[in-house]
Amino acid sequence: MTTKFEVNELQLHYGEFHALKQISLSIPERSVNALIGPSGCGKSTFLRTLNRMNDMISSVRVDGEIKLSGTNIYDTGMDVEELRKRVGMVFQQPNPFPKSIYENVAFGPRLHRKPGRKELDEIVEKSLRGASLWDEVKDDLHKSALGLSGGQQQRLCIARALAVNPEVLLMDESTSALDPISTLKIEELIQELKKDYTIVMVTHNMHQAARVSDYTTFFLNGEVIESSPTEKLFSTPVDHRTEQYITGRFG
Ligand SMILES: Nc1ncnc2c1ncn2[C@@H]1O[C@H](COP(=O)(O)OP(=O)(O)OP(=O)(O)O)[C@@H](O)[C@H]1O
Repeated sequence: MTTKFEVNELQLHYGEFHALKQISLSIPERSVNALIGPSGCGKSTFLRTLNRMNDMISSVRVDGEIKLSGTNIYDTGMDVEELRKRVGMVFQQPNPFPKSIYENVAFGPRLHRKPGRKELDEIVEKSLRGASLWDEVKDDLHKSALGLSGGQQQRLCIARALAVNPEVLLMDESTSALDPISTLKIEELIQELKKDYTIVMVTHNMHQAARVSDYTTFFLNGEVIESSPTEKLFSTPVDHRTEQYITGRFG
């Protein structure tokens, strides 16, 4: 089993507020990793440290290290734009650009390496297929993305992330704004995607974590309380706080 991310003694402060405390965690390649815990415990903050999205917040200070395939992404020489290409992100609300379906997917590859038309067509098709959306939109590629349903828009956002050939996909409650059928489609898609990508997802839904993830990490007050194979964490948690949380006694 190859490690994708190795997190060592990570700390994050928002000004004086200590949001992540001494996080050490290993995330295996080509696996689905769920981050669970009550509201405000630091799940999204942690997720955003994995592609340095928190850099955009001026009060943030990060200490410790996060190695991506062996390289510390917080080293001063790190090319953050390249990092965000390798570690893509899908948000809670589908956020396609107000452009055509084709243009949404073509946007990243055009920005990064300006492929020719034929290659771009191939990238768009491959990415839409990768996001299980091709069959539904192949005849409407030049129609507005905003005409798609919420679930289709979210799969389009996944296709847009895949188009720049990432290694990791970060998903921040990416199904919480969707209906149950669209959610199920994305959960099935995640099972396909993990054959090629490492997935780290924040979810409020413990059933979803249990259904789709290989590993689950439980956060509480900015700390990792427990991180284990999902089946183990839900059947025989080691820490009593994990047990209390997964049995619904708080949060
Ligand atoms: N930009 C910010 N500036 C200051 N504090 C912040 C900022 N973003 C988050 N926080 C604080 O950091 C803590 C962790 O927030 P975070 O959003 O990571 O938690 P979460 O577990 O993802 O919560 P939720 O499940 O509600 O989304 C919270 O106390 C939050 O108020």
